[in-house]
Amino acid sequence: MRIDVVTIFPGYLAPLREALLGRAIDAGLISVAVHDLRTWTHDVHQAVDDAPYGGGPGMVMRPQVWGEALDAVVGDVPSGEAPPRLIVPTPAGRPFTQAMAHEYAAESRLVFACGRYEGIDQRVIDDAATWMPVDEVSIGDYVLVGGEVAVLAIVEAVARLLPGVLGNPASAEQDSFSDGLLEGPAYTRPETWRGRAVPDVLRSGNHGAIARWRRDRALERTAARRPDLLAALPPTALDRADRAL
Ligand SMILES: COC(=O)c1ccnc(N)c1
Repeated sequence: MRIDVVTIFPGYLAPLREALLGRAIDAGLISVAVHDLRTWTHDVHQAVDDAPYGGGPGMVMRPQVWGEALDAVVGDVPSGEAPPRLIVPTPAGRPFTQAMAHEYAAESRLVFACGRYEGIDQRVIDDAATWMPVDEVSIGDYVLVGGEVAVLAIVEAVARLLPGVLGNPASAEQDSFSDGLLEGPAYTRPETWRGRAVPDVLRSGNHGAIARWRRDRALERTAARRPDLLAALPPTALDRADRAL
């Protein structure tokens, strides 16, 4: 997968080259190119924003600069080849979910536009949508200063799903949300720590009982913390034992 990120703070994306993602880049599983938006300014101040029409606080990112940047970064899409998906992180976006991470993991190319200030002139998104799929995506109900942190989160959630990136592919298959539920509690050695023992069932070797216990804890945690996820489960997702909980 090829990933391009356009930002006025390229240094913010440095963590993409660390640890697991860094190894995936070194292994050629993903390529990441970070582009400084100011490359496409033509004034001495390298201005990327201006006052909002209609007044109001803050500044809006200028369409000319973004238009030239996306034209250059996306480039000419060869005929017959699918254009990349443009992802614009914004608090006003569609909530990012594990299902979307799987969708994005199937793409061959993603381009991220990092907005700052009060956002990017809407015409940039409207223009881009005439020649590539554009998703405005939120990583939660809170406001950041820029889209860069959201790009780090989205890229990590997507890249870990790519074949070969995780050491053990089973990890991704047993993710929270993979079965519509939150993952339950996890334990490792020692058996007792500060007077707290690991649940006996996990040391029993009874794999059926262990699977049941884990499912029950996941259902309990989901009911307590995310009843919306439980309500969204298809009726067939809960078996008789689940309902008995
Ligand atoms: C500037 O971008 C944001 O503030 C942002 C982006 C994505 N998700 C959010 N919740 C906020």
